[in-house]
Amino acid sequence: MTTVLKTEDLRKQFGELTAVDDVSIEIDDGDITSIIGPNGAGKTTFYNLLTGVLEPTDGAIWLRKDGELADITDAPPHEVANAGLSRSYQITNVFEGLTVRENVRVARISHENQRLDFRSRAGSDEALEADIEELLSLTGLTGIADTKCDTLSHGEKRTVEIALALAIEPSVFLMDEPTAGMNPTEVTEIVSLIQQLDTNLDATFVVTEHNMDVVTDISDRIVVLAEGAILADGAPEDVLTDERVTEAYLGSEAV
Ligand SMILES: Nc1ncnc2c1ncn2[C@@H]1O[C@H](COP(=O)(O)OP(=O)(O)OP(=O)(O)O)[C@@H](O)[C@H]1O
Repeated sequence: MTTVLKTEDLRKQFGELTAVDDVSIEIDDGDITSIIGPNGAGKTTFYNLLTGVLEPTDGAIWLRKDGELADITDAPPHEVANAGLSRSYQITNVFEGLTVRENVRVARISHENQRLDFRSRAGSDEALEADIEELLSLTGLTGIADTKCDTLSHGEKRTVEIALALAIEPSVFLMDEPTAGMNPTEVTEIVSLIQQLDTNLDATFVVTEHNMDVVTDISDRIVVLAEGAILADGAPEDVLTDERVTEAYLGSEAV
């Protein structure tokens, strides 16, 4: 297996509090890895470190780029995104006044401009439109491509957000609570979408999620954080039956 994302002794202190406690992890190419843990375990802080939103107190982060692991420890968020690490947020961040296709177009053009090779692309307009249509199709949004986002359901908006995150052609896609706020039908649809994307895209997925049925359905591997440190790491059937994991969740509404 090829490692696409790696952390070594990654640590974040907020004053006396250690939110992420020397986390060393290697994420394998093509896997869906779920990072779970009780409330306050450090999942969001870990994501914020990976994406350059927060600076680590100590430790290092590498991302595979052009066949090599590149050090992205001190890279700001836009450089991390350009290097191929994309993130979809818990809170929807689509442009409400634009249609679904227009939102995807903005994200795609912004990515092309960041890569600074937009004008040099042969037949760029056609290539751009083809890329947009492919993204819409991959995420099942073609049928509502001309719908303005302010009229979409919560689940549809979350799917648009996934399309926007995919517009940067990520090698690693971090999904932050993809089912948060969804009804059961929407949850089933998003699980099916994640599984299809995993099959159809050459990307690696890292997912934080509180819904354990979803975690069980999608994960190749589960990493459990508790008090900022890795408590368990392995195949879903092993991790979810691990007594230490059950104990860590006792009193938490997550399990
Ligand atoms: N900016 C901050 N300043 C101080 N403490 C913080 C800050 N951000 C997070 N923390 C603390 O760090 C710890 C880890 O928080 P974090 O949000 O990463 O956990 P989490 O696993 O994402 O929780 P949840 O599942 O509830 O979202 C918590 O004790 C939290 O209060």
